Amino acid sequence: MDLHIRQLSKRYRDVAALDAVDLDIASGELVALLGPSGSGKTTLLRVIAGLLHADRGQVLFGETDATRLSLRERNVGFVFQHYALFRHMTVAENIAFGLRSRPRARRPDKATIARRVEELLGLIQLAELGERYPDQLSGGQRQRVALARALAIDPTVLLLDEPFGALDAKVRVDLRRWLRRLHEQTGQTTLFVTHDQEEALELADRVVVLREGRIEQVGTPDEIYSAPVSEYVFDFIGRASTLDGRVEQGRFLAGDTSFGVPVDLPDGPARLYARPHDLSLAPGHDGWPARVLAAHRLADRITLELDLPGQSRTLEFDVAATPDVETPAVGRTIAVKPLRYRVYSR
Ligand SMILES: Nc1ncnc2c1ncn2[C@@H]1O[C@H](COP(=O)(O)OP(=O)(O)OP(=O)(O)O)[C@@H](O)[C@H]1O
Repeated sequence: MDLHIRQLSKRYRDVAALDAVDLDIASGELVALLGPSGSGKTTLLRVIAGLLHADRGQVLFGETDATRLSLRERNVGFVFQHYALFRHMTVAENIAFGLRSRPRARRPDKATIARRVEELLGLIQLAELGERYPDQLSGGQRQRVALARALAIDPTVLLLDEPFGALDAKVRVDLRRWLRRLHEQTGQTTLFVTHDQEEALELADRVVVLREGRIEQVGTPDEIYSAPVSEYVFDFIGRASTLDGRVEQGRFLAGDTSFGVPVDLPDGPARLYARPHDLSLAPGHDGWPARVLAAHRLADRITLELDLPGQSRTLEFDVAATPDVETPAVGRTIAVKPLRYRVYSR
């Protein structure tokens, strides 16, 4: 089902947890809500679920205004970070719970419920474990059961609040790939809260970047990564090397070097942003002179810390650590230039 959020606002005393948020989610989309702690992700999810009332605005499920629908009528699937499965129920009973507790008129018969549970156990690749109890499962398996339980009721939307947040890094990566495949199979409209940009970029069809209760940018992972609309998004999405300078007549100037500015920026103070791996050595005179302060090796790359005249911050420059690359020695002066970059007015 498609989902529409219109001018949603929610205040807690002097904090605007949500500030006039508008968002349209197409049926079958997997959308990540991304932002630092306190940016409003959980508040937005809880308002959609009906667990929390907004001060203003609307949530529409398709054409239906959900604002006046009860929790049960919304029929959303919800998975939390610490989702407590019922400990005294088996995995199969946990998955069946939402269907078994429906009012008699809407409750499927026993055989139908059993078939649905079998089907979901297969989908979460735990077909053999239906008779186990939650404390006989790993953390990752438990979250898969929580997902099956949320899916059992054929929810209008699936809302996931940092579902893998409590798991270790390796399991998280496996589970998010698994969730992506699961989503391709079910086509279930899904909203996924995370503060992990890698998780959002790898998993989602579209990413919504939140900042203090407002949407800063909405786009595909590619758009968010390659064309961040602001310094905030650039910084949040990955590592950033920055240079202070000025824009003058379509060029960014810093020291004796200048670069073309791709968009029509007004003249004035500005900051150039580049990913450390988007810098390169610049033979000749078309780069910035930079002194190597330190070199750190990490797996397949070497990160150089560079000092540039007139800049208050050091610049990080990633060099691929291949056998033919000669690492510039600490203390040497090299010339660097950005291959890809964004410039923001200040
Ligand atoms: N019950 C509450 N009472 C007062 N303030 C609250 C309450 N719930 C949330 N807030 C405030 O609203 C803002 C948004 O909180 P929210 O939990 O939605 O952020 P979040 O992006 O989900 O953060 P996190 O990643 O830490 O969960 C924060 O400033 C938070 O302190």
